[in-house]
Amino acid sequence: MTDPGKLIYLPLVVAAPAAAYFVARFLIGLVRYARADKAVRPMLRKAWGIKARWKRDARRVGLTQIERGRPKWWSSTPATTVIEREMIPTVRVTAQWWGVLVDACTVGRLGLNEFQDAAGHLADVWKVPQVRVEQLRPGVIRLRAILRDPLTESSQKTDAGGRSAVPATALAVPALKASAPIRRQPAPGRTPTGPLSPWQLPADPGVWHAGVDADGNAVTVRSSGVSGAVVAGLAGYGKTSFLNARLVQLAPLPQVQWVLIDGKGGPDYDDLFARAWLSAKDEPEQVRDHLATVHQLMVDRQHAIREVLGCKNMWDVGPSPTWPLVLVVIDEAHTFFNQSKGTDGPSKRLDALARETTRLVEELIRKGRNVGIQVILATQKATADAIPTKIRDNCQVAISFAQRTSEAATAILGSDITASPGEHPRRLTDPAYIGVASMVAPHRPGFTLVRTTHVPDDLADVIATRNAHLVRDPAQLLLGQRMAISRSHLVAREGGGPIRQDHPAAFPFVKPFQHAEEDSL
Ligand SMILES: Nc1ncnc2c1ncn2[C@@H]1O[C@H](COP(=O)(O)OP(=O)(O)OP(=O)(O)O)[C@@H](O)[C@H]1O
Repeated sequence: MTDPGKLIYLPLVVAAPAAAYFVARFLIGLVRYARADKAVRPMLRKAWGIKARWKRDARRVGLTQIERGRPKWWSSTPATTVIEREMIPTVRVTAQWWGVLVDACTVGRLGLNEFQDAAGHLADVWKVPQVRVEQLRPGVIRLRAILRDPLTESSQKTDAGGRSAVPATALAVPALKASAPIRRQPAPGRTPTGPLSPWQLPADPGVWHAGVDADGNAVTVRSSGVSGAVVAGLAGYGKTSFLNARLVQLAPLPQVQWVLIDGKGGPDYDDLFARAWLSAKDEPEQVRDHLATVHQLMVDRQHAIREVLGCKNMWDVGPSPTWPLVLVVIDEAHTFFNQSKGTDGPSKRLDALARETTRLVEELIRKGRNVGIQVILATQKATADAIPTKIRDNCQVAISFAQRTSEAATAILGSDITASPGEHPRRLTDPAYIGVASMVAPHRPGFTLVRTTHVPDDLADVIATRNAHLVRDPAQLLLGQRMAISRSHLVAREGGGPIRQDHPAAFPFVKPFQHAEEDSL
């Protein structure tokens, strides 16, 4: 028989492990706090406060749901009684160097929209400047109580003296793994120096390294199978730097050729032109001529693709030095689509050029995808008066830096952006957000804010100039390939090669180019 006197110790035996657990947690917390940097301690205190008061706060901002049901089978309440149960999303709270991360499980009808509606109230309750909400994955909503926005930390690559650092490896394609972590959270108290720069990432024409998100994770934009991209944003918010980052990454690749058109007409692109197959400033006639050349290349490639690549889509095999991706970048693109509708001679001539340019760009975007032609349009405003909708709406990729109006943001990102106030480009007008863009990124729900990498002009210029020897004329490359194929067919026929049938249908049909005919004469 158990000694009844010992039973009084039973609650103690049960409670002791629980008490030990809580004491251990408390002590671990204290040690963490003591060891944390001064700048991180307020975040830890804030995180503890949010965790401790979550249930009360959730009720106050309306993040609860009442469920009606029957009592549990062990309850003494009559089974016929309808009882109400309050459901509150469970949360996981962690302190970050920039604020507090709260991952909340969705409950019933409490999902992304309800958390977004409550974001302003939560910011007031938690006494933080901003609460950003996003859907992390189905069933989990991520809230960021931001005290110091990581997206406002500039990513400019500078040396200790503040000058832009051009590493010796700038011209090499480094052997970093695609999965290499980009910028993780910096050591507490240290200023983040930004993500890995474009020249430090594995270069791949099919992937566009855009920058890093608020957590420091790399964000990419689809480039494979894309024929059109629009980059819009107010003047001075980072469009050109963003394009520089892309060009810098592609410059050392012989499987990419550039066509650079600078509608600004200034010196911005002067040195980049060295690496370009075709280049032009704000001269409408020259721009039209270059686009006509690219258009002709597109038509020729359409005719030749099966014969040369053995497939209907270049992206199935990827770009190569002999069939390079032709990247057409048109900065300040609206310059070339604008029609004055004047009645005098010069205005009519310019309007005719604008119509022709519009038609060529529209066709390149609509038909250039499978033959490896990609057009990137940069513009301050992507509304229909600046970029014709038949061009803009056919672009598969849209990226927006700061915008002053909702109309401009909707024009570039579509009406869905109104449902994402946290990622709305109108929020990015603060100068701290220069270089931050809103975009739809692959495998991420909704819109993502990305701090793009700042590539100073001088760095882009150096890399472009040093890779100038890689410039080739894709039309000539195509011609060479077709002639080589024609020759091999001829040899096979005459020399009794693999094609030895008398019926003409047995020989593959090769439509000679104009130049090929001239050559053989
Ligand atoms: N990612 C970035 N991080 C920090 N600063 C940046 C970033 N991108 C650009 N900047 C700063 O913003 C300035 C303007 O950038 P940029 O010339 O790319 O703007 P833009 O949008 O192309 O302007 P415009 O339409 O007038 O050509 C740069 O000189 C640079 O100082």
